[in-house]
Amino acid sequence: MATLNIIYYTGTGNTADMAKYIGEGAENAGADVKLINVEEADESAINADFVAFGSPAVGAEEIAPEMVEFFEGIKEQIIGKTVGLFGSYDWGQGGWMETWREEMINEGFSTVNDGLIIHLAVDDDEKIEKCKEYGKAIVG
Ligand SMILES: Cc1cc2nc3c(=O)[nH]c(=O)nc-3n(C[C@H](O)[C@H](O)[C@H](O)COP(=O)(O)O)c2cc1C
Repeated sequence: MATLNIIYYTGTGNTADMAKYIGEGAENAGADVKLINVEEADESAINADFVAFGSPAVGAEEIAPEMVEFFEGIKEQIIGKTVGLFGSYDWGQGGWMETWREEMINEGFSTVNDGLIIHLAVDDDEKIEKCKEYGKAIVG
């Protein structure tokens, strides 16, 4: 069975909810999924067939520093992998995700589609479905 580890940072729970539904979508597609809060993650968090990283927009269109720090510690071990990227935002237009994706590509990674961004909470069926579809795409 394919394995997917979803490593995320969340301040108020929105990106954590995205992780949960992305995980459900991947599970429905047959994968074995682990959800890992980056604040509790160690290097073993990347030991899976597929890896996805989640961070909300923070600062001024930035990735959470907790995620940046974790990623710096493990990136050499997964270089070249295709990874999922996702996160929640509020008043911006997704600039942090564009920057994140570009940085990942410059580092030698590919991303699943363009990453997935959701405005604030995952609070309707359309947003839930987008997350599930993204989970399926990550392990597809
Ligand atoms: C300190 C801080 C900085 C933020 N900066 C941005 C930003 O630059 N652009 C944006 O669209 N939203 C920004 N937001 C809004 C969050 O991205 C949004 O509330 C998101 O849903 C939080 O996700 P979480 O519940 O996973 O922490 C910011 C929120 C906080 C608390």
